[in-house]
Amino acid sequence: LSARYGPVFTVYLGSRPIVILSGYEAVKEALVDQAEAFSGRGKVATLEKTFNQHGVFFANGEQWKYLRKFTTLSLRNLGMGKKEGEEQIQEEARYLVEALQNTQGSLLDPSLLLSQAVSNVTCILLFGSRFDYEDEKFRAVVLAAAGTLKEISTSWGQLCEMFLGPLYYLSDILQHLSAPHSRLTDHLSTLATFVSGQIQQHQEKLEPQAPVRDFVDDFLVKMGQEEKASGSDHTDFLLTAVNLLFGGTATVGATLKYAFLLLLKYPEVQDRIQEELGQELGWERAPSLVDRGRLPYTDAFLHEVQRFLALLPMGVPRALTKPTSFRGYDLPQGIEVFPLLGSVLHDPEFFERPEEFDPSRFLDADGQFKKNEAFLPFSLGKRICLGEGLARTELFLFFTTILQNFSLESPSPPGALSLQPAISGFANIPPTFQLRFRPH
Ligand code: HEM
Repeated sequence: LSARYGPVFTVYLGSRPIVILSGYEAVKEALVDQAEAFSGRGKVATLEKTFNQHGVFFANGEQWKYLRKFTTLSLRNLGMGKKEGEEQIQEEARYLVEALQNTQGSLLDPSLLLSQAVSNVTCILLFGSRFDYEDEKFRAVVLAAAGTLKEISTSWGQLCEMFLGPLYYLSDILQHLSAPHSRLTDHLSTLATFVSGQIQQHQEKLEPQAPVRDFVDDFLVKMGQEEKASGSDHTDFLLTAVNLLFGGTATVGATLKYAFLLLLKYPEVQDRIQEELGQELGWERAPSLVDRGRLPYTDAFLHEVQRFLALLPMGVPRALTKPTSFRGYDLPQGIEVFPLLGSVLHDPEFFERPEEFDPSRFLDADGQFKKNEAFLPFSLGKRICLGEGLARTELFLFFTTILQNFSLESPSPPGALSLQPAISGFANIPPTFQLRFRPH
């Protein structure tokens, strides 16, 4: 479409007019140069409609500003982006290694374990505790997060997004007949029930004078103090916590899984990463963030995984906060904007032969890591992913710790492995595959 209509064009998404931004230049110009105007959140209608009976799923305006500031500060105070946060991830990586050792080289689909490890990092921040991988309730929550991402990415989910109007509301009537709709409802209520339960348990044990242990404690204490001033209420916080749990589970889990698939597809890449890890770290000392600079190929590989996968190819929709003039268009307040992150991550002006998987595009002539400004899997501007730092730390530490402990083996030859997403819509969902984790 963008080849035909250029980097900015408007179309009807079912019944809604929307603006499409394609390629790095247009996305940057909107989200950075006109950051304030493009800082509203558009609808992820399937999520909103199914989950949130109270208002908006992602907040907007003053309410969003307050929640974003509160969340960022609270998570930072709890160790996100600091040494203690890093140590928590290292500890979780040890649990993951132990669980993989227990598989004794048998074939498995790694999706659940990887997402559980990633989710535990968020659970420690939100609820102050991790959960055992065997815990049935925790398994159900992690499967629900992955299931949500999957259901909103199916053709059915996309269709509902497009016809958020009469047709979509008709789905209320059809809901009992619609398996995908009830699956999505089930997943989201599993997430919300779990978070509500945690909030209730925290409420029962809350000691307002004691040091804050986690995000839920923090908001329960502040809620009493600031609720009236901010206009925020319990519902906002419930949604924020569910949002963080969902955002912090399915995304990093899917990216790690795809990284492993790429290693099976390209065994020579796995050899090179193992060699770099062996030389720079050895096999005993656990990796930490300061090692990233000494592991340029591994770093380049992880960037290329995120670029190649383009986990959220259409971005998460924005909405204009005021009437705006942009590249010759007079756009009304509230109109939705889709920054096509897939088109940025595959922009041929910034990535040569973008459809090829090639970690070396992130290396300079001396083999050192080379940045690329169009590497934007987390988007840009005021609404940039709140979990970017956490996600990148998790990807690096989980990935290197696993590779330090295991070689990955596929039961099928590399040629037989497909890299095509199983579902491609709101998210690119990696295909299912099996592998063995062989201890070194
Ligand atoms: C590979 C992992 C991840 C990717 C690719 C990703 C990507 C994104 C993208 C593209 C957005 C939309 C930004 C925009 O509107 O321009 C977003 C928003 C968001 N992400 Fe992430 N994300 C990841 C991991 C995480 C994690 C680990 C967390 C939290 C623990 C998180 C929390 C959020 C939140 C709260 C928002 C909404 C921000 C706002 O509206 O102010 N994400 N993410």
